[in-house]
Amino acid sequence: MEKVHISTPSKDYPVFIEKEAIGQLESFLKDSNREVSKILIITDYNVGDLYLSKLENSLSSFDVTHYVVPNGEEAKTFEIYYSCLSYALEQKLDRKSYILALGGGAVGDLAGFVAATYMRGIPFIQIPTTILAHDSAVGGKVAINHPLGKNMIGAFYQPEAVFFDLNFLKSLPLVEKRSGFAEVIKHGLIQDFSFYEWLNKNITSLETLTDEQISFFLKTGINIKGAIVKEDEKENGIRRFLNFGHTLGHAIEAEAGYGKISHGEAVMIGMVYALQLSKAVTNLSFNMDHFKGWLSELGYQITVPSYLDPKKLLARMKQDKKSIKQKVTFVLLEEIGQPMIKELCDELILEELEHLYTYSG
Ligand SMILES: O=C(O)C(=O)C[C@@H](O)[C@H](O)[C@H](O)COP(=O)(O)O
Repeated sequence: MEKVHISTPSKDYPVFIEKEAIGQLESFLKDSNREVSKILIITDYNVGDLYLSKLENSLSSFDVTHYVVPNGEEAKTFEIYYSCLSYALEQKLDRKSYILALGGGAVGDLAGFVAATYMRGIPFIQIPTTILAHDSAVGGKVAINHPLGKNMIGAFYQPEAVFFDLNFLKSLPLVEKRSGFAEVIKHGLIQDFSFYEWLNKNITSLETLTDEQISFFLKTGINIKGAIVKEDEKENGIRRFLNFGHTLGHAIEAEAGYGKISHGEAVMIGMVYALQLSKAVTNLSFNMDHFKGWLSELGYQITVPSYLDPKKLLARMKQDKKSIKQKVTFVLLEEIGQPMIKELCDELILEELEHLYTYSG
């Protein structure tokens, strides 16, 4: 059983990464140090149809119930969050109950926030089913969306464990692979040039990923993220580096309408933009044409959709959680693997944004 140990100031926990990882869940919950009164599985329609009965059958010795929410970002609304809380109360979950988040990043964010706020916090376990969730399931960021911004209502709340069953990835549609792989590339760009070079050299299609490639880049990405979260759990410093590409990425998601453009594909556009800004501001030496050619080969859109107004995107970026007093702050790169934080003026932001609406590749 492959295991990554996550250590944070508020909690240490294991990340199990293996085929059939959920087969270990029952013994984990039966651990003598744990008392589990009831289990609530929160999942979405797509994942629930595929895996809910398998998970419930593996937990037959426990008192288990489930609650199914809409797919993707549609689940991250206050109404759905509140309905989860109401269901938990109706099912009489107590402080020894566990919430299991079975799904992608959106389910993990929602279920984690329900766990963080139900009775001021009950234990929860992440059971990610997407490549994207290798990032969102680790580190304790849980949240729901607000019409004025992504993840604007949330908490830092660490899980008891993460069970990443690689078999769940077999049913992953290409758009989800593309969304999740953007965060893998991010981990390489901000922290590990040799990892980025390995990705660039070995991953030329997201439709022919091998189990070995997936296992390697998930573990590497989780280790990169784990090292940052260990040092800066509440994002007072270096954890902001994990937001590379998200300043514009979240603005695109919110302005287009949550779920219209996948999180990872929006972040990928945001990373191209942040690399462009880095070359303008820090003299980053990086072959953008080669990078854009690789992204196009992988099927990424690398321009801002023409129907999105740059001034409205700027207004959204001013709302970003890293922005203070409406001044937009970006994660830029001085070199690949050497991130920095910089506040930029509106004029430069808009000037560089204009270049991102067309690509003559
Ligand atoms: O864990 C972090 O810190 C990150 O920034 C990881 C991001 O990839 C992730 O999408 C996160 O949910 C975005 O963070 P937010 O604080 O901008 O909501």
